[in-house]
Amino acid sequence: MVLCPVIGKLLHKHVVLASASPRRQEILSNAGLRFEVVPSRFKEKLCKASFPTPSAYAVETAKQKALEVARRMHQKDLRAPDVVIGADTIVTIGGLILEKPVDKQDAYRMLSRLNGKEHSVFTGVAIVHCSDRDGRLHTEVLDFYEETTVKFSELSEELLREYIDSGEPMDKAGGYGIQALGGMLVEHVRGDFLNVVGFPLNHFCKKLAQLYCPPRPGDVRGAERDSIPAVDTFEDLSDLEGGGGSDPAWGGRGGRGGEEAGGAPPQAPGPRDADLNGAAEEKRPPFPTGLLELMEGFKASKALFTACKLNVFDVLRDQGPLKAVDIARKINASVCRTGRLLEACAALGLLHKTDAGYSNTEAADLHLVSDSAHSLHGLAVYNDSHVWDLFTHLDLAARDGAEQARGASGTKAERLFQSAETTLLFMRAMHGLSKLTARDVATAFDLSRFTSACDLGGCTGALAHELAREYPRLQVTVFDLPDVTEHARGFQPDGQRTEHVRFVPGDFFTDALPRAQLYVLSRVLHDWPDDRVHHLLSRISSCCEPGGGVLVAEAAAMEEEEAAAARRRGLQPLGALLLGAGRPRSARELGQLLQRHGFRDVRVAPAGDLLRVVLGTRAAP
Ligand SMILES: Cc1cn([C@H]2C[C@H](O)[C@@H](COP(=O)(O)OP(=O)(O)OP(=O)(O)O)O2)c(=O)[nH]c1=O
Repeated sequence: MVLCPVIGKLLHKHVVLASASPRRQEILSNAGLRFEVVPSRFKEKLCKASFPTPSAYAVETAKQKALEVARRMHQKDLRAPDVVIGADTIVTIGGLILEKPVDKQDAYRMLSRLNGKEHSVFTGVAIVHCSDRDGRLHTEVLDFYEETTVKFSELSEELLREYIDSGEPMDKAGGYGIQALGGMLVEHVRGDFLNVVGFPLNHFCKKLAQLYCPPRPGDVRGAERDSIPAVDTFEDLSDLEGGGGSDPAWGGRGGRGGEEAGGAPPQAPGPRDADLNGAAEEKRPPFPTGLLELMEGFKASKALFTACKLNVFDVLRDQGPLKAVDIARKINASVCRTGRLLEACAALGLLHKTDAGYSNTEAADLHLVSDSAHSLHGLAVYNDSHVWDLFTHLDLAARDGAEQARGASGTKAERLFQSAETTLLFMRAMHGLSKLTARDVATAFDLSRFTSACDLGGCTGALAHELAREYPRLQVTVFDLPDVTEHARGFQPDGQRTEHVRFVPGDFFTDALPRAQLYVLSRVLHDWPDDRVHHLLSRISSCCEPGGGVLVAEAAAMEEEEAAAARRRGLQPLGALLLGAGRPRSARELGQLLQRHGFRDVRVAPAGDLLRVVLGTRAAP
């Protein structure tokens, strides 16, 4: 097939497209590629905030989609395909990532945001080469992304509503399809049109050319790494394994898009790039959107914290929608400043703004009001009043150590327990976080064989109550400092099973530990250095009867951790740097610690997005 020499290199391989998108299937089959379609089951729910750029998010999602299919196919038939292609398309505007709308209202919100403005469409692509090595799947990933800029006209509300009623937006990123009715919304496009539709064919072909047709030594075209080779570059188009090169040439830098971290190091760009027609154009570095977002990120956090502190979300939950002037009156603040804060919250996706005024988004109703079941309001207020202040001394901590950085404010315990008010602030923050993760921790393993448990450092008892709810035979003791247990009463849920949870004051480093079959350490160990952790585990080990257990929950990385989670956990050492004490540990390291202290049959399980749980059983001494 002369028209698609590069695509031809894949003709004799078993290629799988890990996508249900009819657009991607059409683009690739129109280009002459033969492939099997196996839609990925990877849930597109990576934490967006943990990526430095929107493109990094799209690339990681594409990679995870492809790897999920490769693993599933290998597991099923013990034979993976030769190549799996994954892709993910997102729309970004003002730092927000828009994916497929969940309902008509969501589509309306997205399209209103895009109305009259320019936005970017990123498609991340992963080309995964698979091979079988002694029954184990081996993968090599090449990934890249492409960015296209799209400008919407000024559109009337009526038109947007009519467009949404057509049903077209629902399965498309950003809520529109440029290739169909949505084309009428678009004033202009800069970049690859097919990239918007879901697959950057041109960039893909360039990557294939790098992989399968590396330039021969002395080839003058060698410098033109980014161009698709002209048809006559290939003498033998039926060459199955790639024109003369044995190994695929991983790496290389894309045109408007680029490589993501995790690929091979980029090759040094030539002084000029050549476009497909051979005309030279000035190479401009990609716009550093992600970096700029990081530079400004602290303002976004502060806006969220401040709105929480001023109870904006509480007021709007109870009385919204409200105009800025009314909100200002209710929170006792200046109208002009409140207006700006509300604008910022709307831009961050925390509030909706309509003609009727501001109202909470679903996430704000769920997590940012102060008294909801899943409230993180306490965490926001604690971060604002304690953690924010601590992080302003990060430079001092890096240079002179944690002591200097903490200065007069004292150790963590001294600061947290200096007054009932600060203790409660801390407890509210921990309560919100624990409630968010308690169910996942309680159910990561079947703990029904235990009838007594002791949650060491169990704070408000959020996890203890979840354990008692999940395992009706279980009696749970929460063991925490007297400053904490004294205030725990105010956090107890109404109703059932509270009689199965009791609070005992004490210090787990010095006081006798309550007897229990199962000891729980949830988000405790990362606060302590190795010597303290050993001391604590040896105390637990000597109290624990053979057959008893220890359950450790931490934001610990797994071995083959997806990059997103690894990045998210990558910020933890900063906290340790400032507090000068603990450190994050991997799941494997936690398992080894338990083994060292006499626990066997150590197993690890994920607990939701954030935590890993490690369970060990006390062996007979
Ligand atoms: C912006 C835009 C997106 N889209 C589509 C491309 C993608 O199919 C979709 C974005 O969602 P994706 O999550 O990238 O893909 P998908 O869910 O359709 O398929 P899969 O996850 O199985 O790979 O939006 C258009 O068709 N036209 C457009 O103008």
